[in-house]
Amino acid sequence: MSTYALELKDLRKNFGKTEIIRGVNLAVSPGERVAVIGPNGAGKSTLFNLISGRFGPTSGEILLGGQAIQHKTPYEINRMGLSRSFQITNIFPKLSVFENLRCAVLWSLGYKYTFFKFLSGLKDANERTDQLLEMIRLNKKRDVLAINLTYAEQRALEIGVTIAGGSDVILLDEPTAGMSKSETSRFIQLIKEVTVGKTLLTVEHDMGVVFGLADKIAVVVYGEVIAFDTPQAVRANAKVQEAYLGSSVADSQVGGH
Ligand SMILES: Nc1ncnc2c1ncn2[C@@H]1O[C@H](COP(=O)(O)OP(=O)(O)OP(=O)(O)O)[C@@H](O)[C@H]1O
Repeated sequence: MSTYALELKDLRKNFGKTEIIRGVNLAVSPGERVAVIGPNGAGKSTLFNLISGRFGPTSGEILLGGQAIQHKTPYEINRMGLSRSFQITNIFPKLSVFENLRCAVLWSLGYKYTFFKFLSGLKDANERTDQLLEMIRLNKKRDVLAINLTYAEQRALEIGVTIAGGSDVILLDEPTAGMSKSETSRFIQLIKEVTVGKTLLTVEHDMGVVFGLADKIAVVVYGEVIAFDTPQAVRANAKVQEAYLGSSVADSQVGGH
């Protein structure tokens, strides 16, 4: 049994004749928060699409808690304990905050198909939904339609929907994109709180978020992970400086949030 929450072994992905992911190896321990960074077009989203099962790899292995998932569907991978949120908000605009979360809870509890099971499980689901509302600090917006939330609140709801199923491994795609500076620092705190004990991977461009959130940084350049280390070590890594970070990291604050 692997000790890693998520492991990528010589992972490769071609689109046509072009190799986009070129032999990625990565081993993420349970409870680690990892920021995946790199220049535009480096392959970060493709990596997320491979891990979450949206694309199948050309070759290589992806292990979730030691189990191979590289040939599984996104649904199966989700059921095995990996949940992903997207850059594009995936909430139901015409449902209330509570209803959005409860849908996600019911789905995760498997009440999708049996009406009677559904009824008996509703009390549990309501309680779990109320806990989630508190966690994402939207309890005062319980009955507000999702469409009427602020942008930052919608992103918080999206995180709530992503963690509702109790997955151990959470993938977030640019969770603070489009937020103001103050919203961003509040949001980093929220992400930290709701992912305690979970393994988190996030694709991120904002270096403030990276250094505020990550235990480790994976630097992807041209389809390869050229460094996987603590923020301090990555910051000091000459290869990373040369290939990508340059002054953007020198200017950013370590643990600045
Ligand atoms: N479905 C696809 N078909 C063909 N090429 C693709 C596909 N998806 C991504 N690519 C190509 O793969 C490369 C990596 O793209 P990807 O979106 O993974 O990069 P990224 O690091 O996430 O970039 P960004 O930071 O700009 O979001 C790009 O050259 C892109 O054009």
